[in-house]
Amino acid sequence: MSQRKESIVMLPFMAQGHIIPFLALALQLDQTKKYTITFVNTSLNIKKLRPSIPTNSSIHLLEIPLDSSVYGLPPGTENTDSIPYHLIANFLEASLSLKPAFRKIISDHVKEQKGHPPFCIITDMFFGWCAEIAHEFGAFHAIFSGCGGFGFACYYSLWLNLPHQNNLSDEFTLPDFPEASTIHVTQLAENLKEANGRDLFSVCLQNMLPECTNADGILVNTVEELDKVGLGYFRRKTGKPVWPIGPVLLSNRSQDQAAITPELCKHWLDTKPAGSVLYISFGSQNVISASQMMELAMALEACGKNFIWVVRPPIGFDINMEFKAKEWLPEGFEERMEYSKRGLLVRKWAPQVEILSHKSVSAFLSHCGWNSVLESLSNGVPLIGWPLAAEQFYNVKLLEEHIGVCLEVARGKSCEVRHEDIVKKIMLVMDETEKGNAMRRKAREVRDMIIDAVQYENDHKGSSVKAMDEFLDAASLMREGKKWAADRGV
Ligand SMILES: O=c1ccn([C@@H]2O[C@H](COP(=O)(O)OP(=O)(O)O[C@H]3O[C@H](CO)[C@@H](O)[C@H](O)[C@H]3O)[C@@H](O)[C@H]2O)c(=O)[nH]1
Repeated sequence: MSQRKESIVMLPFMAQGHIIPFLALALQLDQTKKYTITFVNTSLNIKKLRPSIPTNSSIHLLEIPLDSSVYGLPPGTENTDSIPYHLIANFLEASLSLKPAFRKIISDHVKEQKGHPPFCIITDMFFGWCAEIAHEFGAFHAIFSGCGGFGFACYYSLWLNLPHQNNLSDEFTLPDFPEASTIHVTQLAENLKEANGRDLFSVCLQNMLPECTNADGILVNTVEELDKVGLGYFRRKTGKPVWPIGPVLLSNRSQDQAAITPELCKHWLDTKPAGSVLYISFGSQNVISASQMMELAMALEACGKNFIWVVRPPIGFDINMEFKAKEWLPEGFEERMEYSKRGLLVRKWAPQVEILSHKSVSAFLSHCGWNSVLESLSNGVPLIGWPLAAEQFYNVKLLEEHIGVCLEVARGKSCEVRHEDIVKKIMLVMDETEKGNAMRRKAREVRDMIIDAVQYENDHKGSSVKAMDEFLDAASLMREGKKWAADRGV
């Protein structure tokens, strides 16, 4: 008789940058064939996710109701990708209202399973409140951070301590994370710069983030060897096991959003020499200002490099509206790039993973959202960093100061950029300069490190494979009423 499969319930925050790594983790766990997975989210997100679920998988998509209109959000807001940045705090607040519905989902699940709690409940770092529900029903609860350890540690510490508040200088250190060294005020996202502890962002995050410590453990989408300092912060801070299981990436993604097929992109890239193309994208929800966009376009034209650029309307316009190249780019830019076959403008969404894995790509100008960073480094592609929000500034700090695979080109959504400076940095990274060569070498080393971390061959288990085993062991032990004891100084 076949054994009953254990069940895992997952709940990511409603943002592409969070849903994507959760889905990747769900698919990875599903491959083991040991679990049935219930992936919970709001109706529109579930609808978008459906095509990404293989027909033979055990992943079950389950809707959770959310009425965001009572939180000052446009009706039907279910993902950060459809709202302007200043409304994200309202959306965070709205997400707290998921609590009773999530409790009911777990309660129904336990009833359906004849009293058996889920083997594990994995929720977002913004949903630490789920620990209470998990424990009420006797389930193991883990947080899964789609951010890297270092970036998340800086973000966590900054929001909890607001150290820039009482600091007259433009530079400061983090009281509980001195290893991060100096942070400059320009490395604060707009909402953090303005935070005073009473604004909605501070209130939500100061309430939500510390609840991560109630979880039984934290899974981080990173690699131990790459991110020891940040992981160390959470080990010290929470006293809980912290498991770096990354990179957890989606290799094949539904293309419903893409304006161009992977085949067409590949075909375009095939016509370019190896290591000659710059890929430019600012992730799923961030955009730059109109003047920054104009300077970037001028730089791309002036530097003479091949490029693929994912374009979206600049700040102040609806992110989902049509892209008006004639208004937002230099006159005739798109036509010239098309005619010379030098640049490909992709509207809204490109098949990023496929692009980054192509041998023609030499560098990635990115906002350095953590998924983009992992996707780039998994392919040995160095980065040109332009952090825009959240923990992206500290991802760049880690990549540039600690690892040596990134060069920062600009900082934030309102900084003044000059196309001449952008050109210089693009050339420095893409040309055969000492800096460029060193960055490429380092990026290849990191790629090998990542390959090793996820390797399971003969007697060798990479660090991420071991961390995943330890996490699943910890959940099993809780099932048996025992506690997992870390043997590596957690
Ligand atoms: O045209 C595009 C644009 C994006 N992507 C994918 O979308 C994801 C974007 O993720 P990420 O690079 O992490 O950027 P954000 O969407 O901005 O991510 C949010 O979530 C991340 C992980 O928590 C954080 O690091 C970021 O700061 C936060 O903005 C990646 O998998 C990309 O491959 C595409 O496939 N095509």
